[in-house]
Amino acid sequence: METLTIAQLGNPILREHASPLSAAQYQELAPFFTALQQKMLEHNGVGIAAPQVSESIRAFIVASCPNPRYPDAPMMEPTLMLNPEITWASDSMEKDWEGCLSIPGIRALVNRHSHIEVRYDTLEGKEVKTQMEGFIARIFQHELDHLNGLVFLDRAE
Ligand SMILES: O=C(CSC(=O)[C@H](Cc1ccccc1)CC(F)(F)F)c1ccccc1
Ligand SMILES: [Zn+2]
Repeated sequence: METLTIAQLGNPILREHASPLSAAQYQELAPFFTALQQKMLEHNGVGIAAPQVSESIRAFIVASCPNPRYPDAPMMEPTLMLNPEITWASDSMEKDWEGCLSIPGIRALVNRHSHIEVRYDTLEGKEVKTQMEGFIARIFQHELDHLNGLVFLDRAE
């Protein structure tokens, strides 16, 4: 596996609708997902989506952690989410600052649903259904946009 590079805004791969994964692919992609998480940690990201390293598949990692920009962000284990979906979203929205590893040096205020219910598969093929709110919900929505060819600037207020 050659080292992954992060696609920058302007790269057409960031504008593609990523393809769903078959459960048969989950285990064989394990080495790629390890490299994806490593790349995110290298760049101090709180999330990363496969299309950002030019793999147009429906997978991302959410890894909220307290950081200088979000000191009160919840601490969570980096979580790989396969074929993720939002199954319910609150009418209430919240605005907050976002950044993106594919758009370095730019921050923008983005409106996101305050609460969401989501489903995704784990690497072992187990389906997870859970609720998210606040910063974690924000990261999930930011990463899901990447799977649908959107970037946070498309939603900047
Ligand atoms: O600028 C960064 C890194 S950008 C980042 O982590 C993106 C995730 C993200 C940051 C802030 C809000 C929502 C999502 C990762 C991306 F681009 F791959 F999706 C940042 C880190 C912590 C909090 C806020 C910003
Ligand atoms: Zn991003």
